Amino acid sequence: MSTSTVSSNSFGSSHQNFVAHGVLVAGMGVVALTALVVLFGLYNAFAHPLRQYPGPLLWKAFRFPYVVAIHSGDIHLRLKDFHDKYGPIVRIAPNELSYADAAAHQDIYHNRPGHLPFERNRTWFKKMSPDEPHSLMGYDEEAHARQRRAFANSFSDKSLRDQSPAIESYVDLFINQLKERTSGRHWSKQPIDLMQWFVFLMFDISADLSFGESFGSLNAGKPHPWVEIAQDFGKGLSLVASVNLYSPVDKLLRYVIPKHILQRQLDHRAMSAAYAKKRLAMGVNRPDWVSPAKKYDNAKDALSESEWALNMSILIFAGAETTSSALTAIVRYLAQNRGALHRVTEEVRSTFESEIDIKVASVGKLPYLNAVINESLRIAPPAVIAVPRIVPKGGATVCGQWVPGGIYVAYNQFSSNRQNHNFHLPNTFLPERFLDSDSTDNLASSQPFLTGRHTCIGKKLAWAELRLTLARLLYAFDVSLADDGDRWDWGQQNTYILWDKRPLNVILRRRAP
Ligand code: HEM
Repeated sequence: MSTSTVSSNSFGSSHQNFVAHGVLVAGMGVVALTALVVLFGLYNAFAHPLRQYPGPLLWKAFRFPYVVAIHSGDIHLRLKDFHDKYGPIVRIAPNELSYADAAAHQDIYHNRPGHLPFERNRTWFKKMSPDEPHSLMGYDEEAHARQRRAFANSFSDKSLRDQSPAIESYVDLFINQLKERTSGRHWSKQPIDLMQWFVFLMFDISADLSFGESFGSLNAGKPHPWVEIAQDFGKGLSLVASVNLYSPVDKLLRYVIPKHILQRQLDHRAMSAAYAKKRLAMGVNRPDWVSPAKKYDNAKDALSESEWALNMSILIFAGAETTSSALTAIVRYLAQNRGALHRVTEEVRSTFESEIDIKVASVGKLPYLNAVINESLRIAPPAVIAVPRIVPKGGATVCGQWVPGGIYVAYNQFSSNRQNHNFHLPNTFLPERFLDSDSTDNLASSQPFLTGRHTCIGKKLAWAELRLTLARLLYAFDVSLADDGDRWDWGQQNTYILWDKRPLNVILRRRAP
């Protein structure tokens, strides 16, 4: 045997030993890691301070089932099923509780004397970079209070009255565009996707009131690029939020987010900043969301330039996404419930002598229309998944039970509104429940705009927009589904923080003169 054969054999066997040793070490590593993960899960499920709260075992043990459901788009259905099974309080992650009990509103979202506030959880609206300012939607309570004081001026009763002519002119354009598509030689019973048209309308109004100019989607009959990108916001937010849930690994996981998605967000910010700069440079006084807040800002030096830019975009998105979602749900439920559609149409047509009489100021007191809107906001709340809050240091009681500090808590509207303990026939569209003074339903549990410190700043405006748009639409057109079989529960859609809205294809017939 030559020396070289001996040495190559001995090298071969020492190499094999080395590899075997490596495999053994790696194997032991995997076993140790698995044991750690199992122990972590067992601790979470059976020894954690939240162990007495009911919930599905895997969700109590680990965060990943929640993240998977967020990405699958069915988190709202999972939470609803859990509340059906476990009751009004469910543990949906090692450190998170979901509530379907109206008492949670007061405990979580309101200022309670002698209690620290429950701040917004930082995973949802975390800053993209350290120099990014806080916003109206952010978690910083001091910045929020300062900015809210400024913008409250833009959403007062007086401001709404001043803004009404602009809102009415956009609704006019919306109706005229629909009329053009349903009359004369164009009329061919072509279905119209009202979901898209509601998006055009609401984003055009919001852009005007924020950036000082319409996006022009109603005129063009297609979404402006700002709107197109914004329609993916929900998915982007879910992605970023679920990455942020794994702090401090989030810093690495961020690299997993596809570059083109991040780039689209950056492009969108740049586009918004340019619009905002242009609006502020106008220096005009116009009835919108900027001038009244600017007056306050000038007196108190309340907002920086970057806070302005961020908040303008937030207002557009928060105002347009939610209202277009609500309008789509309302018309879908009406089209699927001919009795309710007939009753509300009659109410509108018998109240107004002509279309031009339908104004923000005149459309407020139609009882059945109001009940229809309330019921749609209950069965299809635009803010389907709540932004969780953090229990302050030292802990607090929520719905009569102790919750340690640092735990995430949220009142999840979709789940709560679909519970038998809050509403009879919870999955049925019944506007009458909001008119029945003897109703046994817990009507106050439906709070689509939330309550407390962060209650929706645009609630009155939203109601005005919904009433006006619906009244104008129902006055002018007979509405029916393009395909009578296209009937389903709103909850069947995916949700990525917000609803991933499906088309609403309808046939619009000009009402008989
Ligand atoms: C049907 C329509 C709407 C619904 C259902 C709705 C719902 C909500 C909800 C649930 C919140 C609380 C979010 C949270 O703190 O977790 C909220 C906050 C907010 N909404 Fe709305 N909203 C609607 C329309 C509007 C409109 C028209 C605007 C303004 C243009 C607007 C602007 C805002 C802003 C700025 C906040 C943050 C308020 C704060 O934290 O102080 N929303 N909205």
